[in-house]
Amino acid sequence: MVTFLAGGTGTPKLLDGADRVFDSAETTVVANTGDDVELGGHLVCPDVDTVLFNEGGVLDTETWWGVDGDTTATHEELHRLADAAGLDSGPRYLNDEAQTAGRDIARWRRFSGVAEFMRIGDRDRAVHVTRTSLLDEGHSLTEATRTLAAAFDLEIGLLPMSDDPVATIVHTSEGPMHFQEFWVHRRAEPEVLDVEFRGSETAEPTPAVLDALDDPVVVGPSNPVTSLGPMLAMDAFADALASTRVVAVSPFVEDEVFSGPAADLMAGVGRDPSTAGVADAYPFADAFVLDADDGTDLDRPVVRTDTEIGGPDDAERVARAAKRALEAVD
Ligand SMILES: C[C@H](OP(=O)(O)OP(=O)(O)OC[C@H]1O[C@@H](n2cnc3c(=O)[nH]c(N)nc32)[C@H](O)[C@@H]1O)C(=O)O
Ligand SMILES: O=c1nc2n(C[C@H](O)[C@H](O)[C@H](O)CO)c3cc(O)ccc3cc-2c(=O)[nH]1
Ligand SMILES: [Mg+2]
Repeated sequence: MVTFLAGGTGTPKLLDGADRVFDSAETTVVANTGDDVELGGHLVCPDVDTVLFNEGGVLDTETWWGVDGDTTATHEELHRLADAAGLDSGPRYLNDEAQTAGRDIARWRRFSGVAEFMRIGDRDRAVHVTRTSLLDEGHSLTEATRTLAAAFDLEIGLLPMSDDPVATIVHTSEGPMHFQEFWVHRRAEPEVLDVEFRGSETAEPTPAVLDALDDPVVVGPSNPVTSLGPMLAMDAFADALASTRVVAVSPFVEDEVFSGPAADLMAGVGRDPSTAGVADAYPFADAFVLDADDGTDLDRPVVRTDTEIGGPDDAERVARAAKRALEAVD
């Protein structure tokens, strides 16, 4: 049995070849939900869905989000209506207490669907409608995810990190904003001052997640701040990691990222934007997989390989390195 912790890019890439190394039926993936937003009344779970679509064989692997070849008729019509009506586009928060009555979805991640600021494909939207409807019917996010996983014929187990809402808020020189506003709408341009996981003080990992964390854990290459941060902000999650076998694959080669805003976010929370900073952020990790070109000296066992993942063969190589690292700390 093995458990992978996932954001929306690095671990899904690794999973592409991990099935050649670890039995899919014995693999669980715990996905971050700090990126989640409610958009036009529908709950969008980007990291859960990237794993869902990738494992279901429908992911757009150019972007690493959304369904390959999806149409965007509804999204375009939402923008046409907003333009025709002279309504402002861009993120429109629904964070007034009065607008949050009803479904228990936290108010700081609620956005209007007027001229929605994230491009939602039509097939992708069907997943959000199904998920939100199941929540409305009284099911938990874990149950809704299980139902969707069955619909996409997933062989692995897929779990959201929590059934409770946690919202990643980036505090910037231009004020606080939800991670999706920072990343999608502002293209990570505002200077990062701090990152907060709103709701994490009361959120709990689910029993299914805590069970999964009893097994050896692979932290795939992930953004330590915005993908692992929401998980680690839940005390019970961090405690569980501290008492299980954990191997982490660095998303850096020394101080270079492969993609995305991890370096700026690390610096913004006062961490070194490098593999050394990742190791400091992961005191629970028993061993690391680093790139062959990464000379960082760590105080824990290291397995080195080429960690660039461009397809299933690369993913298999990195997964084998993670397995070797797990065996080294057995
Ligand atoms: C915006 C994006 O969020 P998300 O997609 O959720 O990010 P992840 O938590 O998945 O982490 C991105 C992280 O992964 C690193 N990465 C990407 N490709 C590779 C690879 O082929 N090998 C490897 N070792 N790491 C990889 C990348 O450097 C990023 O830091 C986000 O935060 O980027
Ligand atoms: O850069 C973008 N990323 C989009 N993403 C990706 C997302 O913003 C982030 O990359 C993840 O949250 C990081 O894990 C989407 C993800 C979804 O699940 C659904 C819709 C979107 C839409 C966008 C988008 O319009 N632009
Ligand atoms: Mg993410």
